[in-house]
Amino acid sequence: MADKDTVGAVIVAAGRGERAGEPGSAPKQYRPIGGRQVLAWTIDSFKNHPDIDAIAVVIHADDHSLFDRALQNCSQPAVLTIVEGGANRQESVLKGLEALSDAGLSHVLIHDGVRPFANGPLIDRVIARLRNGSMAALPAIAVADTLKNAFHGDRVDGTVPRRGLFAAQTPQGFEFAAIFDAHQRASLNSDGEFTDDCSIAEWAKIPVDLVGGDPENVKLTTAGDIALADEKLGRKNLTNAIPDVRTGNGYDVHAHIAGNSVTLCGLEIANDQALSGHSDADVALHALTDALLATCGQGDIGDHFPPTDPQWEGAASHIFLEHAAELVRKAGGVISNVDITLICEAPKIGPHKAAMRSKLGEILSIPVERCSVKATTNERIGFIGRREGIAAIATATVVYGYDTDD
Ligand SMILES: Nc1ccn([C@@H]2O[C@H](COP(=O)(O)OP(=O)(O)OP(=O)(O)O)[C@@H](O)[C@H]2O)c(=O)n1
Ligand SMILES: C[C@](O)(CO)[C@H](O)COP(=O)(O)O
Repeated sequence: MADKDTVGAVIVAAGRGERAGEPGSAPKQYRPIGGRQVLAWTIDSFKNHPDIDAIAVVIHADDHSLFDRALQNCSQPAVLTIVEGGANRQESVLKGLEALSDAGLSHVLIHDGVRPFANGPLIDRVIARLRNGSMAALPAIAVADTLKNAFHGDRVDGTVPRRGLFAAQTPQGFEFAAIFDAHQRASLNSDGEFTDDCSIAEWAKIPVDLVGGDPENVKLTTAGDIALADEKLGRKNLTNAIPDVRTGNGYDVHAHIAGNSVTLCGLEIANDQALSGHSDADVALHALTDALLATCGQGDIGDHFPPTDPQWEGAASHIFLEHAAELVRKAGGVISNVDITLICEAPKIGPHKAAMRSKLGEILSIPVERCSVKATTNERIGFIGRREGIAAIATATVVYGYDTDD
């Protein structure tokens, strides 16, 4: 039995983002905008809303570690139900509704994980409409452009009268029992896929009422949309008139020992020697962790993860870098770029540079073009030249003065 007036949310984020696809990049809901993943912004909009009692996030089976990382960038811990999605949006929504079906909800909002700008007033309008008796509430914007048909390449076939046309947004709000039943029945109906939940409501003869959408509440569909969103968040959150740009540097060195691989920039690389030292001895990530900590006066890696503490023995060094990035974010910083120089006679770094840059982007949640990895030998001079160890120098530039939710 549904409790009177309890509202849940289903956030669907199980798509592959093919239209935004860039080689080697994460699906669009995990790409960084304004210093954290698209999905972290979206989840926060609902998590921070006082009227939302339960949230199910629908993710792709391959995305658990990307999701866990996005969750670390949400402003507060929250109880979320996580469920794996289906082959299309409609199937993913049904899985989200199933996951909330025992939560005793009277209403549910269904939202795209790739609409990170759904703000409190928009969510309020949808909930208010439901509380006023609507079975389904659709935020939408009247179409402003003149619309054309072109069914055969670039030749225009005609003009579509735009009177009465609206562009549908999410979150779309529903009586829980009504939309759950409609979705279950629609999943058995083989007449093609519905691209939004109000279409399913219409199909099930549930009356749908319009509420005002928000022009800012765009769906991120292409790589260009993601770049614009990143720029917009950057501008909006910068509170200081004079940019507070800080640079930090870091240096680390580890000695060689017998072995057959080294870990550098988070990648295990075959080599005729291994490295000894703190954690997995990833000199590159250690130097970069120090560089980031330096930008917010947070000491160095040893202050946060003492080498004497046995729990860090053999640990993967991305943990340290993620922690430093989180401290930067909490201090109101947005990482502008990072740069690492590896100094070693072997292994050859060139073939691994692209993968190393991608790995840094993934760990720090910043675009790959803001991550640089270079390498040099030591011309066979000194301890590095004699292949007694590998060193790394890192620089990080961070812009401070951004709003922080923490
Ligand atoms: N099988 C799917 C497909 C889509 N979605 C979600 O539905 C929302 C809107 O879909 P869309 O923008 O079309 O996302 P993608 O399907 O990822 O994009 P594309 O069609 O370009 O692959 C997104 O938050 C997406 O993650 C989902 O949960 N499960
Ligand atoms: C649900 C939706 O966001 C409403 O505008 C939209 O229909 C989903 O977009 P898709 O690209 O067709 O999946």
